[in-house]
Amino acid sequence: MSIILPVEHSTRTSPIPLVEIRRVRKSFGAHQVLRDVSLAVPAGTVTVLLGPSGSGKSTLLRCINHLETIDGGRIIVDGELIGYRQSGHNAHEMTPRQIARQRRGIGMVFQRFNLFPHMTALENIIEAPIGIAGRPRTQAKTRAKQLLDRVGLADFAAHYPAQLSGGQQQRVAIARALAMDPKLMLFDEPTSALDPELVGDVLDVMRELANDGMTMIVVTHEIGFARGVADQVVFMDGGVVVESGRPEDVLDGPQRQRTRNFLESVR
Ligand SMILES: Nc1ncnc2c1ncn2[C@@H]1O[C@H](COP(=O)(O)OP(=O)(O)OP(=O)(O)O)[C@@H](O)[C@H]1O
Repeated sequence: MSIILPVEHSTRTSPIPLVEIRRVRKSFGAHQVLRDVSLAVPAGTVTVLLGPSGSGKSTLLRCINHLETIDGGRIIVDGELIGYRQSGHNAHEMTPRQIARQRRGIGMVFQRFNLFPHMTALENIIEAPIGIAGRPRTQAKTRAKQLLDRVGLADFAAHYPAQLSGGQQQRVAIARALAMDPKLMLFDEPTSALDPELVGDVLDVMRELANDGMTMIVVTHEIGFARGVADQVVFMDGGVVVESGRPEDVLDGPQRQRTRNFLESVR
C-alpha cells in the first residue's frame, strides 16, 4: 500500500461547503422518507450519517448522487444545483447527459461491491474512465494500477471478483470510484456486508482517503470510525436530522433521547 502522509485533523476542516443540502424532501408514494433535511459538508471533511434502519440515510445519499429525484428543497455540490442548471435567476431541469456529467464528479461505494463479475479488478476500474470519460486506454490502465496500489491490491489486477474476498472487492470498488477523480465520495454502509475480520482493511483505506483531504459522506454503524475520522456526525431518524455536531459531542454527550437509544443499540 502506498504511504500517505497523515494530515493534521484540524487542517482538513475548511469553512467552504462542498455539499449544501437545504430543506430536502423525498417521498415514495405516501411514505415521506426525507421530511426536511438540511446539512452542510465543508470541503475536505468527513461526515458520518448514523441512524436506525429506514431513517432515510441511503435515500439521502442517492438524492445527492441524483439516483433519486428530490420532491422539494435543493442540493448543491461544488456550487452546482444537482439535477438543475442555473440560468440567471431560473433553474432548468438538466438533460440526462448533463446529469451523467454531474454524477461523474461524485463517487459512490455501495454496501455490496457491485463489481462486474466477468471483468478483472483492473478491467472493472478502467471501464468508466474509458467508456464514460473517454480516456485513452493506456492512461486509464496506468491510473488503475496506481489506485490498486493505493488500496493495497497491487498484485490483484488480474483477479476476477469471485477470486477476491469481500473486503478486497470493496477496495476494488473504492478504486473504481476514485478512477473518475471525484470531488466527493459517498459510502453507503461499505463494511456492513463484510466478515468482521475484513472490515479493518476497508476502513483503513477510507481513513487514508480522509487524511488525503477527500470530502466524504459515510453511512456506517462503525462508531469507532466515526469517532476517529469524522469531522461531523449526523444522527437521522424518521427522515429528519435529529442531532448533528462534532463526534465527541454527538457520540459522547448526545442531547436527544432518540440519539442515546440508537447509540445504546449499536454499542
Ligand atoms: N425506491 C424505493 N421505493 C419505495 N420505498 C423506498 C425506496 N427506497 C427506499 N424506500 C423506503 O424508504 C425508507 C428509508 O429507506 P433508506 O434505505 O433510505 O433508509 P436507511 O436509513 O438507509 O436504512 P437502512 O440502514 O436499512 O439502509 C424505507 O422504509 C424504505 O423501504
